[in-house]
Amino acid sequence: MIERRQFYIDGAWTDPVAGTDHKVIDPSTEEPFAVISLGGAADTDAAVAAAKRALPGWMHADPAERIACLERLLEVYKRRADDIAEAMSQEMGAPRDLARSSQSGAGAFHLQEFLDAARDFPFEAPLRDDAPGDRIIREAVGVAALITPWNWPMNQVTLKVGAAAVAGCTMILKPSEESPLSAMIFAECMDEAGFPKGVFNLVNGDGPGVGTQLSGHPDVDMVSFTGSSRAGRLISKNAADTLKRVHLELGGKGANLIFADADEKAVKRGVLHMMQNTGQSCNAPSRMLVESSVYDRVVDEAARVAEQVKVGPASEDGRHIGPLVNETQWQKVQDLIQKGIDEGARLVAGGPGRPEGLNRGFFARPTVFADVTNDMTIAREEIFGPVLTIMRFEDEAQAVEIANDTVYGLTNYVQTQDGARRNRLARQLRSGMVEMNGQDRSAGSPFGGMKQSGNGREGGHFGIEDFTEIKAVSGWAAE
Ligand SMILES: NC(=O)c1ccc[n+]([C@@H]2O[C@H](COP(=O)([O-])OP(=O)(O)OC[C@H]3O[C@@H](n4cnc5c(N)ncnc54)[C@H](O)[C@@H]3O)[C@@H](O)[C@H]2O)c1
Repeated sequence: MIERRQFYIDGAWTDPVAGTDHKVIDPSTEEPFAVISLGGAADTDAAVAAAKRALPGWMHADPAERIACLERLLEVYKRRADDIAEAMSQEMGAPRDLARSSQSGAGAFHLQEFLDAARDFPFEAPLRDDAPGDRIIREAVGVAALITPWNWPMNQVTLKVGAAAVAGCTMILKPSEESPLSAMIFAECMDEAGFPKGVFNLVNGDGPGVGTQLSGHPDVDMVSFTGSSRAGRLISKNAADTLKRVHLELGGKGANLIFADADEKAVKRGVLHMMQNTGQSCNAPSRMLVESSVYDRVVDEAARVAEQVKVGPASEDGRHIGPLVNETQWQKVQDLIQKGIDEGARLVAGGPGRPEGLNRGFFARPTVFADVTNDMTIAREEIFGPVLTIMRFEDEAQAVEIANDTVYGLTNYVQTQDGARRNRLARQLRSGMVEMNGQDRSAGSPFGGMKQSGNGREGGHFGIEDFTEIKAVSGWAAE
């Protein structure tokens, strides 16, 4: 059993003051494999106080100094990437290959993105060439609480820590209690990279404890949160008394519009994207909307592809999908699959229960429902499991109407060879991101949502900007 009860506060690993033990469970085996401590108010206060003390020095440091720390962090992170991948694989169930490639790779990718953006970030610039006395200063928001989920642990941690550090914020990271071990290795990387003490602090805890203490804390200037819309609402309410800035990255229910002229790989790509990370991605293309003339063919193909998706333990090499993160999530996915059946959707692949041969571990069957209508529960709720819903549309206008008829607005997807139609749809779909024909967004492209998917943007220049305040100055003297 791994024992890691300490927190990282003020540049040192520190025993909890008010901690309670929490077992971390391997979702592939259902066995506990580590014990951490969930902190209490005294631990939160100590971390916030350290961040507050470190703030003046860090926010007013030459940006080059902050960039140099981030460069060292990237070096150390790359060296420790395999340790981080192993930890993620065991704590949240990403199969080793996925953990080593996309999951831990995302961390290095984002840190590099911030380094690239930081080098020409306009920390100070004239308002206009003809107004040299007007200066715009982008300075750190202040002490930032960073609250992250378990589904892409390092992706989320680096998106927040990298941006906050470049902007000049000091911070308290509270990783998910489901995935604390990878975050603690990340804290070791921060330590080795030589950030000044107090700039980065880590306190483990749960939502009702450390999470709530941070969002209501008078000395925290900003909460940057990634997680469920449910917790996002609670955080916003709790933060209201201190009017701190609340930066939210929440859930999604992405539509993937498949037109009759979609490329031949579009359906397979859509199904596999949905199943990746066992469907536990906020930007999963979970509603496949299909043009009527190709509907039957697409349903057959989607079912065939889903049936070929292998499921197995995270500790095995290979391109299979792993378990769901925990029992609660497994039960929620089972309930929603049953609800899909009860509400009249047509099950064409998978279904309730565990895949054959896997009697232990939170494994679910890759599932596809056809003939779904947008009023069904499985079309409205974020399932966060390997469950694809397929719906039919008659024309472009109806496709847009169905896609936008959701409280979420994170990522939508479009598959068509018609460029003019793609551009029209990119304008009409109400989401923070629209990805078309399987083309990845490039480095530096902002990640974030609209509506109940949140209000923040992460990654590159836009991500740094979200951790800054804009200060307008007049009477600036020429230097
Ligand atoms: N938009 C994005 O960028 C993005 C990315 C990844 C995941 N997500 C979303 O995250 C969710 C899955 O993650 P999860 O189950 O860990 O979410 P969650 O909301 O249960 O927990 C996320 C984090 O918030 C903490 N938390 C929970 N309640 C809190 C409260 N009341 N106050 C303060 N902190 C609280 C948790 O301890 C954890 O650290 C999904 O809805 C998914 O769509 C969004």
